[in-house]
Amino acid sequence: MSIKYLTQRAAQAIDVELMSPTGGGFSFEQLVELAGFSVAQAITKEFSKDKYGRVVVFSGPGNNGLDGMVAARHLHHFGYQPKVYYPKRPDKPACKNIMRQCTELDIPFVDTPEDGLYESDLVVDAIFGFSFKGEVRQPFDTAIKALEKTRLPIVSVDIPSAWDVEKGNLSTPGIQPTMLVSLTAPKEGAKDFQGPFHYLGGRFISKKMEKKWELNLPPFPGTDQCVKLNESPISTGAKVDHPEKKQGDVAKKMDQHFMDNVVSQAFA
Ligand SMILES: NC(=O)C1=CN([C@@H]2O[C@H](COP(=O)(O)OP(=O)(O)OC[C@H]3O[C@@H](n4cnc5c(N)ncnc54)[C@H](O)[C@@H]3O)[C@@H](O)[C@H]2O)[C@@H](O)CC1
Ligand SMILES: [K+]
Repeated sequence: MSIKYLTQRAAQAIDVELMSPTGGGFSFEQLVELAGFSVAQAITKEFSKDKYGRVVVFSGPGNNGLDGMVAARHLHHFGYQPKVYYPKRPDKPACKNIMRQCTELDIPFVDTPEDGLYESDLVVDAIFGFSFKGEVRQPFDTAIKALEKTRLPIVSVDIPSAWDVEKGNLSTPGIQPTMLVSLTAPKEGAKDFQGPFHYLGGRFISKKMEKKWELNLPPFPGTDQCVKLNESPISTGAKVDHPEKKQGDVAKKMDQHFMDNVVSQAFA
C-alpha cells in the first residue's frame, strides 16, 4: 500500500496529537529538533559538502522556519558552511534559543535574499510549511520571487513554500525544488513535486498513530532519520499524478532545472 498524502487539516491534527499529553507527549522543540535533523541528514545523502558546502537557509515565521534553522545547525556540525536569512523573528523563547545556538556556532544571519544567495551552492527553503494560506505577504513575497529565479538547487522542507498545501503549485513559475523532505507524511500538494529527490523525514510517529491515520509509512533504514521515497527521474521518468496540471510542461521544466543545476554542478 502506498504512503498517504495528507490534507492540511490532517497534517495539523497529527501535529496537535503528537504534542498532546495524552497522545505523542512531545514538546514542539523536540519535534522541531528531530525534523531539522532529518532535513540535514537528507541533504548529506544527495549534496556533498565538497560541492554544495555553502548552504543558505531561508527561514519563515513558523515552525517550518525553525526546522530550517535546526538543519543549519546540524549542517554546520556535518562540515557545511550554512548561513540563514530570517527576516521575521517571533518573540518566542524557542526562536531566540535556536537563533542563539546558531550564533554560538558563528552561523551568519544575512539581511536580504540576495545576500543569502550570493556565493551559495544550495538553498534550503524553510519559509512556509503546512500552515501556509492565501497570497504571500511581505517580506516573504520578495524571498519567494528570489527562489523562483535562482539557478541554485533548492531543498524544500515539508512543502515547497507558497505552494497550496493541498492543490500544489498554483503560481507561475512557483518554486521548483530539486529535493523535497516531507515531514511525518507528504502533503497532498507534494504530488506536484517532480524533482529527483523526495525524502521523508521526522522519524517520530508511533505504530499506533501510523495505524490510526493510515499513513502507510515506509521503514526507515537502520539508524537513519530519513528515507528516500522516489527514484531519480533520469532513470525512471518523473512521477506525475496530479490531475489538474499540464504535466508535460512541468516535467520538461523540471528536467531542464535538474540538468542545469544538479548535473552541471556535479560534473563541473
Ligand atoms: N507534525 C509535524 O509534521 C511537524 C511539523 N513541523 C513543521 O512545522 C510546520 C508547520 O508549522 P506552523 O504551523 O508553525 O506553520 P508554518 O511554518 O507553515 O508557518 C506559519 C506562519 O506563516 C505565516 N503565514 C501563513 N500564510 C502566509 C502568507 N500567505 N504570507 C505570509 N505569511 C504567512 C503565518 O502567519 C505563521 O506565522 C510543518 O510544515 C513542519 O515544517 C516540525 O517542526 C515538527 C513536526
Ligand atoms: K517549505
